[in-house]
Parts: sequence; C-alpha cells; structure tokens
Amino acid sequence: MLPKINPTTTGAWKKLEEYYETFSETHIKNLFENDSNRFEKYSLKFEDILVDYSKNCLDDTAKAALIELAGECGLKNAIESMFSGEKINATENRAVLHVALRNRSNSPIIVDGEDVMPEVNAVLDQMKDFSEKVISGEWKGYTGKPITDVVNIGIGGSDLGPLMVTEALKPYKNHLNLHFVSNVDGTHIAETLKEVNPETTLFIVASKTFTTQETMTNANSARSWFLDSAKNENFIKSHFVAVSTNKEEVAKFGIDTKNMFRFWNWVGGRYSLWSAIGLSIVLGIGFENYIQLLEGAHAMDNHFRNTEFDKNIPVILALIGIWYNNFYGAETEAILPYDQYMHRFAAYFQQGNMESNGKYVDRNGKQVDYQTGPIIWGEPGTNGQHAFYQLIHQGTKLIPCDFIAPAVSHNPISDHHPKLLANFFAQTEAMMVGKTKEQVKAELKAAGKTDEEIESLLPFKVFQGNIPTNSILVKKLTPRTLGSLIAMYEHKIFVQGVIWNIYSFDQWGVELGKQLAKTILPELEGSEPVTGHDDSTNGLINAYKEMRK
Ligand SMILES: O=P(O)(O)OC[C@H]1O[C@@](O)(CO)[C@@H](O)[C@@H]1O
Repeated sequence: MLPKINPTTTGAWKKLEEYYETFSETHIKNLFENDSNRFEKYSLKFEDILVDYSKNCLDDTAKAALIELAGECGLKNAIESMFSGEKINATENRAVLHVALRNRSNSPIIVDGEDVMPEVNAVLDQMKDFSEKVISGEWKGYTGKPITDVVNIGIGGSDLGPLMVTEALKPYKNHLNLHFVSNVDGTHIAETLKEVNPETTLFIVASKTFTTQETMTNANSARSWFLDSAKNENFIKSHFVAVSTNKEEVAKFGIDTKNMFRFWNWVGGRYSLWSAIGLSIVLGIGFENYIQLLEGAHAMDNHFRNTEFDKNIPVILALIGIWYNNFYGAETEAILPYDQYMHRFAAYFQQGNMESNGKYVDRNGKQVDYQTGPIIWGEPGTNGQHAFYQLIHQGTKLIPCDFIAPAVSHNPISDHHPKLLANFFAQTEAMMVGKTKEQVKAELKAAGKTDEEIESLLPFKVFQGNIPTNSILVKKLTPRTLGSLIAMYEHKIFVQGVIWNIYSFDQWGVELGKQLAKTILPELEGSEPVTGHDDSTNGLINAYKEMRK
C-alpha cells in the first residue's frame, strides 16, 4: 500500500515554507551570478537526453529540502510498491503495472500470485504476428485485397497515446495510412470514412472497458458503413479487431475474439500505449520500432527505480513542479516541444497528468487543504511564440515551462531550419534574464527616441524575467528516446501523486458527466419540452429541440 502522509505535516514542508519566505525574492539570474558551475550542477544526462533544470528558482537548500520531502512522504517504498505489483490503485483494488508492459528484462512481476510476464509476451507475439501479416499484405480484405488503411476507434487513453506516438514517429512510418477517430460528434467518423475504402480498411476498436459510449457509437457506425458495402457479417472478421480487457463485450459486438488483443485491469487507460492499445503504433511503424519504444521506456524505468533522488530525473522534475505548484502558486505547467512531430505531446499529458492528479481527496478520504495536480497545456514551439508567449513573458501568471527539442532533425531540409532552434535557446534565456529598465532605455536611446518617448514606452518594454524553465535536449526523436521521454513524465506524475497523498490511478471524476448524459440522451428525442433539470439545462435542451424543428 502507499503511505498516507499529509505532506504539509512533514518537517521538510515546514522548512520549504520558511525558506520560500526569503528565497522567493531571489532572481534566477542571480543564482547563475553566484555559481559559475550552475549548469553542470543542475543538469542531468540520460542516454541521448540532456535535462537542464538550472534555469529554475532552485538552490542547494531548496533542492535538499524538496528531496527530504520525498523521503518523508515514503517515495522510495512507494516506487517499490508500484514496480512489485502491489495494488496501489486502492479504490479500484488494482495494481499499477504499465512498467510490466515494457519490462524488457522479463524479470517476474507477480499479481495475485501469478507472474504476468508470460501473458504480456504472448500479447506482444500476437501483435507482432498480426502486424506482420497486415503490413506484408498477407492479411486480405473481403475482396482479397491487402489492407491500405487502419482506423483506430477509441478515446482518451485508447486514442491519445497511439495518436501522439504515431505522429511523433512519422519518420518511421510504413505504407499503411493511419486514421484516429475519437470524437462522437458524427463528423469525426464521417470525415474519416470519406477517405477510406471498405475493401481495404482495418478497424481497430480500442477500448479497455468496451463500453465507452463514444467508442461504441463510432464503432457501430463504422460497422454499418462497412456492411453497406460488404453485405455479409462474415466479412467483419477480416476488417475489425478489438483491443480490450472485456472479452464478453467484444464478442457481443460481433468481433471474433480470436481477433481480440487483450490487456489487463492493472493497465490504466492513460498508461496503456505500451499495451495492445499500441496496436495501431505497431501497424504504423512496425514491431521492431515499437519494441524500441518499449526499450526506451524500460531504460527510464530502471533509472527511476535505481537512481538516488538527487540524480533521478523524474523525481527532480516532480519536486520542481511541487515547489512551483505548492509554494510559488503556479497553477499550470506548459510543455513546449520545439518539433512539429511532437504536436500532440502536450495534449497526451493533459490526460496523463490531469486525469491522474486532478484530485481533491487524499488517500485518507479527506479533502486536501493544499494544491494538487496542475493544469497542463502547450503547443509546439515556435508557434507558441506567436500565440501565447506574450502572457508567459509579461503576464501576471507564473507559468513554469518545459522546453523540449531534438538536436538532430529528421528533415534537414536546409541548414536554415535547425537554426530556428535558436529560439529554443533564446526563449529560455529571455524568460530567465528578462530585460531591465537600463537595457530598455539604452535600446530606445540608440533608436533615437526622445527622453519623453523613452519615459512613456519604458514600462511596457521591460521584461521582469525570472520565469522558470526546464530545457530537455534530445539528440534525435527516435522510438527509444520518445519511449524514455514518455516514461519520464509518467514517473514525474507518479512522484507528485505520492507526495500529494492522492490516488493517481483511478478517475472517478469522469463518471458523473457520463451518468447525466445517459439520462439526457433519451430526452433529446421527441418534441415535448423537458423540465426535470435545473432551469439552464432545461432551457438549453428545449432550445436545442426548437432549433431542430
Ligand atoms: O479505453 P476505454 O475503456 O474506452 O476508456 C477510454 C477513456 O475513458 C476514460 O475517461 C475513463 O472512462 C479514460 O480514463 C479512458 O482512457
């Protein structure tokens, strides 16, 4: 079990509260002035990944107290509890073992007395065998043609991970066209079906529970569309496969359970791309590249499990996040990948982070009186610079940012493009150092402005700086480095949840909306006005019905 320690009752927390009172006046640039070796001291190397956390509001004292906090909150034991298959997802009485899915060492991991590795490997073999048949053209559609398009129908963790990874690893893609349908608005599936041919399309119905309304609705629409052409239910088995833990529901849908790729209840949806939910990744980039993704994550798992906290990348990133979230009052964190292939990376960790740590009740069942999970957001740089960096630089909100960039591009289209990465370096420098009044005055004077003009412009052109950033420089975005990056953030989320004394692996908060939607759905039919809700909901539903007349 996980410890149930309120972090605010620890000695380290009190130390941090006291230290914050004085240290928070310190400007990051002063920390560099006082320590010529700061970059060396506050950066960590992991294989082909460099994590520079020196541009943070952090000194040795704060860092030591944060590490002490991790110790007092029982982090070491908590890590062992997760890796050893203890049921740390207590409210669902489940283990949390996405690390088993990429446990390339194959060391036994026991759940309910059984080593799970043989089953994990059996599903990997099934994914390998199936993907090789589809990619090679051996797997044929109902008219004898090979598959050209794969449509993954899923939502949340059954969509975001495969989508993010296949986008990030596009340079490794084969000839298969991948499509991802998640939204139940009708448009998503309709627009996708316009692009594909029923004779050569494979549908993956990806759903841990196989009961998610959006996914089952889209899957049924796809099934009807397919049968309109194929006219014969016997052909479904050549064009529909399922990824799920729920064999009964898969069979009910009409998918041959031989074409079902199973996974287990100890895999959280938002941590499931390493499971059979990753089937669309395997089909898109091939099994060997998918294994490299697993290998990269496994390497990070070993680093996380075996490295002392002051050199442990996920732990350090987690503690820095707690420092800002719980002491500096930051409410969000931005993930800014300077690589277009990673354009869905922040979105992926919106679910990963916010569905894990968006909790207000602690592990004792008591409402917390401190902040827990942050709001995660972000877009690829340099696009963000032309959209929201104004607020980061000169707004009233503290927004810690993670900058991520590959040093080597897959597309050295010209030697000019990589130089745009100068922005990656310049932005974190600008956020840290800012621009003083004296610098602005000198610039305006050099530009020939009068003293009066300078005085009037001055306040608007000063940058206070002192905006904390982490710079994550990756040699090249490969399956291995991407796997390590994803695992790094997964473990950061885990560490923060342990310290905030919350349960990070259930998601009861998504149930109420679904429940109410089930009640409202039948009320949308017919013309009679509804009256059973609050005035706004009644008004909206009735206006909707009016509009559709
Ligand atoms: O994979 P499935 O069971 O269809 O769930 C999809 C998503 O729905 C949730 O909101 C849980 O209901 C996410 O946690 C999950 O990833």
